[in-house]
Amino acid sequence: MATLSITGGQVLLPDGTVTRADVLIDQEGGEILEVGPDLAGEETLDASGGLVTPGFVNGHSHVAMTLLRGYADDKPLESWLQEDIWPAEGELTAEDVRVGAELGLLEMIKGGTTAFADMYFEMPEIVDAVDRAGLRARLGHGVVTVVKDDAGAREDLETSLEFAREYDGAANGRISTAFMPHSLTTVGREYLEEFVPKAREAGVPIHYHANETVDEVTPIVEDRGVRPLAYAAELGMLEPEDFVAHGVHVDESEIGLLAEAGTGVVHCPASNMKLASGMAPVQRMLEAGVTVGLGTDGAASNNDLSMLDEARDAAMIGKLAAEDASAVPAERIVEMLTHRTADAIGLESGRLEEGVPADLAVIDLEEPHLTPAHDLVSQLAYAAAASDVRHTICDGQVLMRDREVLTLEEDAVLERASEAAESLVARAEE
Ligand SMILES: CSC[C@H]1O[C@@H](n2cnc3c(O)ncnc32)[C@H](O)[C@@H]1O
Ligand SMILES: [Zn+2]
Repeated sequence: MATLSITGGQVLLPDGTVTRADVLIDQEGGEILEVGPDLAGEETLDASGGLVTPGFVNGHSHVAMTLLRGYADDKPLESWLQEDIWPAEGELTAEDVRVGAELGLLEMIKGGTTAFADMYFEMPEIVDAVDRAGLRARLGHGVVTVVKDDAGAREDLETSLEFAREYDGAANGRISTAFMPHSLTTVGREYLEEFVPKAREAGVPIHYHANETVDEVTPIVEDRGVRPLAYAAELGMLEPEDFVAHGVHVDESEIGLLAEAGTGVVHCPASNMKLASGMAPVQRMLEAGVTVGLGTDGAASNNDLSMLDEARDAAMIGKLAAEDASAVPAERIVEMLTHRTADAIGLESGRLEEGVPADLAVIDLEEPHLTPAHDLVSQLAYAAAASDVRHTICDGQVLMRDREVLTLEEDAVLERASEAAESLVARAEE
């Protein structure tokens, strides 16, 4: 058995306490063997002066949208999508998606993210990139039917279902899948009625954008006579394995539905602020027992994929939304950064204990902005940055050692992405 020990650091345990310990990993099995004092593996990673945390989990992204980072800023969701993003995405090639995904994966690894959920197009390219980069992911092909004729809509839906069936368990089990209708307004009711049962038969979860803006909620209430998540429940899209992105404009009845169903909500504070979509009632959802995770959304509405930025944003806006400085405290944020999001998206990750997948990050603490070390949970929630990550490990494999990413060639990824982005934007603006 090949073993790896992470030594000399402080370790963040699942109950939120921090203790001085080493971590021993079975690299072939990809599991944590032990957390305790004086553990020696065949290979060693130095964590002295650092905090060993579970790898961060990004519960909602469109990883290849890195190519559109900074392309269309300062607009609200509807006009951003309709006037800029969808026309540009109409020009995307499979190669663009691969190159954009590689850039996003590189950024995630550098920021300590080891698992994520992603909805996009050309998903086999993303499978391949994830396989080689070494992360864990739940992936799905995003379906939009509103702009298509019946044949085009069905093809899109079949693609999503077929992708979910074919790739579940890929990359040695690191890839799971989901059926991913884009939202409750961009996929027609007749299609959801037909395909949701098919997703259930295939045994895959369902992931979609929900209650992101007022403009998305109003037509559902007007056309269907119920709130969006009641509509989702009618369609059978609110099951314990399902998860929705955003959940900004949810009322008390919908919070109750989410809590009762056990459906996860992935909160995307940076995207919600940038597009001025609104403030999600995170504290209310937590109090009601909803599984709330965290996600970046795509780099075109964020504009980065740093989960540590997301954590700080979630804490700040969570307090503002609740008008209560004690709301969404650091301990809850750190849970959301790690195992709560893993639970929301149905991946086994985000905990640092014996017998679980070895998905970890080591954060350098000896930095001015992380000194003094009164409370390391507070440092993680409010003060740490992606650039403080020293090592990243997923499934027992070292993806980044001493800030050098081992599974992707950083210079080449940056060069290919810059070229692809320039060409994409030129085509989109032709
Ligand atoms: C059909 S693949 C996914 C689709 O979603 C678009 N997208 C990116 N960010 C958001 C957001 O915040 N709300 C709704 N849709 C979003 C992305 O550009 C793709 O077209
Ligand atoms: Zn999204």
